[in-house]
Amino acid sequence: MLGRVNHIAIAVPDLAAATAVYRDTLGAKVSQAQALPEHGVTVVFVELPNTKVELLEPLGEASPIAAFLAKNASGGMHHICYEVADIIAARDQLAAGGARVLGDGTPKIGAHGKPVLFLHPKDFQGTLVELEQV
Ligand SMILES: CC[C@H](C(=O)O)C(=O)SCCNC(=O)CCNC(=O)[C@H](O)C(C)(C)COP(=O)(O)OP(=O)(O)OC[C@H]1O[C@@H](n2cnc3c(N)ncnc32)[C@H](O)[C@@H]1OP(=O)(O)O
Ligand SMILES: [Co+2]
Repeated sequence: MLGRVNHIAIAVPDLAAATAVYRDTLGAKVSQAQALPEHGVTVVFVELPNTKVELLEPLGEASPIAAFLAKNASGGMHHICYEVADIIAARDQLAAGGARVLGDGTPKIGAHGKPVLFLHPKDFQGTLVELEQV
């Protein structure tokens, strides 16, 4: 089912500060900030040779990462995104096996313009899993 790791996401309280650390302290190539109001976040991608880091800042009152940052004021590892060839087949297989697919199970379009779904962290070793169809 799983392909490459598409990105590893870090939730941050201050996206500009986090971007500066990756760009200036770590010398990494960073993208422009991308507001994703439908996802309640603003993101910056850190481009790496073998994957990406997605820096996430809450956007709007109902951001799904607000509670996470309330518990982790400095920020922290938020989710890992795996690539899949067929997100509907993956969803149906996982749901049939008892895994909780978040939301109503309908894939949304993510930051890369591809369909994404999220799986409940409690079903995957305390780790929020995102699937992205590539
Ligand atoms: C798609 C655009 C972009 C992209 O890559 O293209 C993105 O990745 S956007 C990323 C932001 N969007 C999401 O994260 C959507 C999916 N997330 C959710 O629906 C929520 O964050 C959810 C349900 C995972 C957690 O929501 P919330 O924190 O409000 O609920 P609880 O406090 O009840 O948490 C339940 C339970 O899970 C633990 N938890 C929460 N978040 C995480 C996490 N990121 N990693 C691990 N565990 C997490 C939380 O501590 C609670 O555990 P408990 O032991 O019961 O306290
Ligand atoms: Co993501």
